[in-house]
Amino acid sequence: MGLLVNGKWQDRWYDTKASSGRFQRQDSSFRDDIQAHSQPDASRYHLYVSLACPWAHRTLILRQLKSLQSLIPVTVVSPIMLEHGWEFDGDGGDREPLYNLNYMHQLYTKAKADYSGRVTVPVLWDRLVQRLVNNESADILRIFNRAFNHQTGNRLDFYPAELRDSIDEVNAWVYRDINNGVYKAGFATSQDAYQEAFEALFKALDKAEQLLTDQRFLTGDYLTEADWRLFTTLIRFDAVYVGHFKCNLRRIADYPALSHYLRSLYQVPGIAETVNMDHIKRHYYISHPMINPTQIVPEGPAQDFSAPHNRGDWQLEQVVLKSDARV
Ligand SMILES: N[C@@H](CCC(=O)N[C@@H](CS)C(=O)NCC(=O)O)C(=O)O
Repeated sequence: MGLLVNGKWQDRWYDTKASSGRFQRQDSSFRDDIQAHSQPDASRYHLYVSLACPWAHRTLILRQLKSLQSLIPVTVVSPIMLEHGWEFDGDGGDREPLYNLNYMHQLYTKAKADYSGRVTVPVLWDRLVQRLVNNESADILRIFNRAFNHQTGNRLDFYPAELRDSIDEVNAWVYRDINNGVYKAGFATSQDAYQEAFEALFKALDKAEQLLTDQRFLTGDYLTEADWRLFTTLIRFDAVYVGHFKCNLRRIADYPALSHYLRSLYQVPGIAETVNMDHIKRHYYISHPMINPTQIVPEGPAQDFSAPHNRGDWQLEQVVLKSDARV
């Protein structure tokens, strides 16, 4: 684990000294947009992900649900991230196909030779002009949701205008207390910081449980990006966050609504292929020797996300709003 300083790689763990043991996530640095394209431009854009990473996972899900598989090729980094940061080719990761790179930090310095900051996934890359378009998953979701509709004909809208206020409202607390909350608990280096994150996390999970007891999706009757953003944390929770990040008040399996909801989303066609428990478990348990010095990967828990759920028998097209013809 490390970062780039003026374009030079340095192997360094997160510094929590200045924040009383609290993990503080850095803002993403590349935040460009892609304008709606009317001309087919197959494989101009390339997506780099880790199958272990919940933020990258969101973008893979939207790529799948927005029919972008052939338009936007994907490269998977190796699950194990140690002194060189994210690497290609090895331990189940792909070879880097565009420039034959060994490490993800080389792609960042290709984009900006004197880049300083963390080297994170996901990355959306423009191979035509060799530009790092965006490395913020929340933005990439919105780009995928909209920018290629003309080419794919897929008008499913996961951020529909009429639900934006409630999606934004849900995203704010789900991000703060759940998606990032598990990291704040897991990377805390003081008891107070851990406890603060732990309490907020389970309060937010209780809130999600209550909402999903009363309604099918987080914002009501329609499935939106808010649900997929929660999904990627829920699917990792019992296998990784309960043990490795000490988020152990309850498991998702102990929450009736959340666990059935999780299975209902997992069973949407195309989603199970985006979930790779082997990469997920090996990444967390091996890549953070400061938390798990033996790097032993636990065998359990036994989980079956394909088991029946009680959330109704719906098809994706029935529960996702469509954008209008103008895109
Ligand atoms: N805000 C970013 C966060 C991405 C992120 O932190 N990814 C993690 C993997 S789960 C990473 O690459 N970490 C490497 C590091 O922090 O050095 C997003 O949502 O895209």
